[in-house]
Amino acid sequence: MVNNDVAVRARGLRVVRGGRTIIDGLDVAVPAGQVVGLLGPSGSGKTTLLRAVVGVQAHVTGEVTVLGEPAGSPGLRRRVGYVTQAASVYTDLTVVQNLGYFARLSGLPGRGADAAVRRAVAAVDLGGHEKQRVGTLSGGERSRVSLAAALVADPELLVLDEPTVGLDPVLRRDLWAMFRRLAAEGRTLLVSSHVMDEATQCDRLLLLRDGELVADTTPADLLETTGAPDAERAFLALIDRAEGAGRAAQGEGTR
Ligand SMILES: Nc1ncnc2c1ncn2[C@@H]1O[C@H](COP(=O)(O)OP(=O)(O)OP(=O)(O)O)[C@@H](O)[C@H]1O
Repeated sequence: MVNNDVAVRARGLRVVRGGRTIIDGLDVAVPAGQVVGLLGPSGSGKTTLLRAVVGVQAHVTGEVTVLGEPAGSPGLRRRVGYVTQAASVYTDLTVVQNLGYFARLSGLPGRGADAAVRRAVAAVDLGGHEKQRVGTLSGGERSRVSLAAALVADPELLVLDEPTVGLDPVLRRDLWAMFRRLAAEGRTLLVSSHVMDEATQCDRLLLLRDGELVADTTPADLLETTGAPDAERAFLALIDRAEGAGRAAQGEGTR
């Protein structure tokens, strides 16, 4: 049965990369129509989890259901947009050439593609740069072209891997405002970040550490349960707790 309230559900997810188990038996649900932050230190498995959700990760076992279908199903191609950490657009093409290419790749016909490109350009606020070659854009503008490329097919789920890295505070604020707008229109956004102050912009937070879910919470509950003054210190408090619990369990095991 499809649960319309859940955009992504993983059960018993296990991922092995380069012979190492990166995620070992993860259970998690991403509610639909919300901005869900996937937070965690570098190397905690955020990209690996996002890749499993999008269906591009090898050596995945367990169950990952996306919009009611198994992750990576051909039927999800247009319904899921994915923006990787590295800008994945063609530097020798202009903004509209790039977006037109991605629109047609997603199966949109000529006129529909043109309208989709115009909408995507407006959504990321790149009006005036339509005919500029992507190689000549600033870093922030280039990442917005990547985001627009994921938006042209008007996906229901957007999976964004650290979209604000390297952006100045004004651009970061504008991007988060855009994420909120996209969610208000009914889309689900799963956004990874290791900038903890961005946690406050999310409806829900998934905190990952060493491939394990340390917390599945809201920004308000995170602060309340930890008593910390901000998201960064709350996250550190949770990590300390998890490590303390891990050590206690190890101690019991060796006794
Ligand atoms: N091909 C691989 N072979 C071995 N280990 C890998 C491979 N790819 C990733 N890893 C390891 O998997 C772990 C999780 O990596 P992942 O990229 O998912 O983390 P992340 O939380 O997204 O990190 P960051 O915030 O730095 O991007 C890391 O320890 C990484 O070294």
